[in-house]
Amino acid sequence: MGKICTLELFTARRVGSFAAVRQVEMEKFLAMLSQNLGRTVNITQEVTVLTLEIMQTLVFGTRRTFGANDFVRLVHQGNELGGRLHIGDYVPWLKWMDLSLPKLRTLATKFHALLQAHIEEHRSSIAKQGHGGESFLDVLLSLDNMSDLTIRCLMLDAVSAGLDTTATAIGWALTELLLHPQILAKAQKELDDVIPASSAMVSEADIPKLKYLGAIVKETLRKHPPAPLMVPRESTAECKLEEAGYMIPAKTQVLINLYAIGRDPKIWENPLEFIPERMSSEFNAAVELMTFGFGRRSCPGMNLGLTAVHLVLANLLYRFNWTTPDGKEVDVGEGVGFTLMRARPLALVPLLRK
Ligand code: HEM
Repeated sequence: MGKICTLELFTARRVGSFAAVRQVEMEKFLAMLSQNLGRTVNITQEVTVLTLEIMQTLVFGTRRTFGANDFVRLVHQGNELGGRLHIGDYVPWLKWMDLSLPKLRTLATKFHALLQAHIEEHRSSIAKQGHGGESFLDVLLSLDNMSDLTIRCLMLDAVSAGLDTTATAIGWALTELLLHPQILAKAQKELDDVIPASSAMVSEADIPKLKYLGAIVKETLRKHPPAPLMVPRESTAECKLEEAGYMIPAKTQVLINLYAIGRDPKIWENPLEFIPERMSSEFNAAVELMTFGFGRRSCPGMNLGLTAVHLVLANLLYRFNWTTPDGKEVDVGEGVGFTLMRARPLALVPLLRK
């Protein structure tokens, strides 16, 4: 079974069985916000930590495998280094000049050491208990012919690829909603209509009923694709793009610019505007979710990522109203990185709604 295929099957089949874990993490997160009503909260940091808690339980089977801050810091560093201009990508023989590569290698060594320690701890706990659990690591350890290196790479892929992408999407959605109060009001009205008044929070079972929220998520992913250049690919054979007038030779590194596609006026009317209504038509279904890539190497965490984005966003809007500190304009600066991070963390103030 292919490595990535293993993760895809895992997240597709098990995403539901971890719903209870996400619910518990959500409850804790909402309680933390309730204690901070009227105060400035670093939403970028808090949502990233929440996403990490959700990912860790699914991947490693335990909530606090790594200190959230250590791991988040390492993932951010990797994202930032990975997103820099790499001279070797453009002039391969000048790769030796790329100063980020040794730093990326050092970072990878740190990650692998952390993960190997955890694999060994998990193995001895399985040996003691006589059985494993339900996590991704448990599944990997139960498969034949999986080297520790492959297991480490898969776990690293799963947590690091899922962490900043999911948290970034939630941050940009909130930003757009604060910039568009009428869209925010419509989303909150939908929540009030769909969620029973007795419910303290939105559950995963409610998500399919929240059509307008779904359109907001898709529109956010179009305008702010969390992985703007996807993952680099290499052409296996010569390929002609007749209409565009390109010929791509075999063995060429190809970067697909989702950011440019999402803002192309030939595809989208008024692409810089945020209009969730444009996402309602069935006709657009394939284009709307291009943010997760295409084909065999498309994102295996799509199910989990979408579930987490919808769940967190729905609860943030259902339980709270939001404002910026001192009523300043919401910051829309974009940073540099493998994911479309913000230039500065998103700082917002929660106000009681429910
Ligand atoms: C909103 C959330 C997310 C977005 C927008 C996103 C987007 C993407 C994109 C565009 C790619 C490249 C696909 C391609 O080249 O065709 C990718 C790859 C990948 N994603 Fe995600 N992702 C998200 C969440 C997740 C989550 C939660 C996980 C893990 C549980 C994950 C794991 C991966 C992995 C392992 C790859 C590499 C796949 C490969 O190389 O074959 N992603 N993602």
